[in-house]
Amino acid sequence: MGGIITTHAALLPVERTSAGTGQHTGQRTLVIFGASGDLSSRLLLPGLGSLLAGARATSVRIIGTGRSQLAADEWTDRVRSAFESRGEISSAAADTLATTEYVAGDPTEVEHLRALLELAGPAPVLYFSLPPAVTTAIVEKLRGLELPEGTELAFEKPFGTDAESAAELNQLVGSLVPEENVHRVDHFLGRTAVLNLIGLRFANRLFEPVWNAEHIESIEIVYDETLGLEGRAQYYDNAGALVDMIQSHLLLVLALLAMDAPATMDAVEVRSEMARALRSTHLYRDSAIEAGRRARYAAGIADDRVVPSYADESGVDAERGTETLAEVMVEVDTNRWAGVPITLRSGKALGVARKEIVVKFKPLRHLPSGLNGARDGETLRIGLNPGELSLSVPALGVDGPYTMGQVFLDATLPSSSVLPYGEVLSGILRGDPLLSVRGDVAERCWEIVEPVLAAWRAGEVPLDEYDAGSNGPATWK
Ligand SMILES: O=C1O[C@H](COP(=O)(O)O)[C@@H](O)[C@H](O)[C@H]1O
Repeated sequence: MGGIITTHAALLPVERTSAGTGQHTGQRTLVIFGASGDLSSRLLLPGLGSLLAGARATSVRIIGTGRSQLAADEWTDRVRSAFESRGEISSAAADTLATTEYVAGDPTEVEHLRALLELAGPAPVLYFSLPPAVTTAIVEKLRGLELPEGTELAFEKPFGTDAESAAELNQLVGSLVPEENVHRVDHFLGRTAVLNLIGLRFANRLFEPVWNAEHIESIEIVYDETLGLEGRAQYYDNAGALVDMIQSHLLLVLALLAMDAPATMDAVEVRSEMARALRSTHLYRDSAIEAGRRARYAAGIADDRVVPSYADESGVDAERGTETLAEVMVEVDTNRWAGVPITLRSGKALGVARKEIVVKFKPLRHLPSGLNGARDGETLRIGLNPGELSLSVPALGVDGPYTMGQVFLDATLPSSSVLPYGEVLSGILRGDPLLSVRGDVAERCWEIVEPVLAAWRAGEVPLDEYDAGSNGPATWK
């Protein structure tokens, strides 16, 4: 039954024809702060490599900067191997490699920043691949300098460490460049499956009319990983699953799922609708204690790997009580959604990599009597990675001519050779903020989860335990 639900790649922002599809077409200089860090080599540079390898390649010059002393060829080798992880080096990638340079220095020193800006030339993109405190310190220093016209600022998550610090950083950043030149990066917005929510919902006769509380019983947005800590204790032990995944990525997925139709695909319109949906989002029954639960993995085997208990992972402060699995239930208090429980869940070292949105439709009010068998109702599963759709619908004849059962209508979403980071970078380099998180949204995402964080920090919700490789605590249903 594959192919019954048709989706198409024309939703990717580059295909948009409306206003706002990017002002910059010439070469751009990307200055990466924190260039020698793990994030840059693991995600940012491979993402850029995937962009440069494809039909939408643009001309990019990269200047890496950081405190580490890297020799020029050491840096170029790093960039090359990140690009090579995407296959052969394309001619656009080769051009980038030929011009890339690395400038070691203290990014909080004004003189270093001045030299970088001079080297970068007109309309640079300054990309902060650094923890929030260092980013803030650099941005403060940038205030003392004149930024070239058209400077774009890009920030890795987390943007701030709570709503207050995010608001302060927003103010600071707003004193440097206009909001449309600010890119708060969230690579989930660059996922084909996430972008395609717009197509699935608003360009689809089957789903558009039923996408509301009248027809939908519940929604789950799940991103369960089999991966454990992966040596990221320094960051993760401070963040935990709630901040790492729900506060940022999953709330943005929710925004696209719950928003009303934007008038156009212009960044202003799409981001306003996302913001409106999140402004109406709050914890289910407004109870921080009831709306969330948390757990931490104990030793086990996940994905055929022996995983030590989280508390024993190197770099972890066991006393801190960081959760590695978080679940939060919210409600979007609008005419469209009021009363529908929406569960956001993500965790590490789980038995199954379950990465999907599950939309459960309400049963019909009436069925002809005489129809036998189980009737589970319709459930739509939207895979986030890989992008697969499955609609389970009741059908007759499963166990006899008048007996009901479930059949599945399956489809595979188009996939893009451009990695999610590459997709987001593509927008940043073009100067299109469509896939960037707007300032008020970054603050709002913190506001939504903060009561839960506070309740957890105060020990008002138990920290449950699950074996690595299981599907979560045995007591969780
Ligand atoms: O930002 C993050 O995302 C990844 C999950 O995204 P993926 O694209 O790598 O699957 C998550 O593992 C990581 O902890 C988080 O910081």
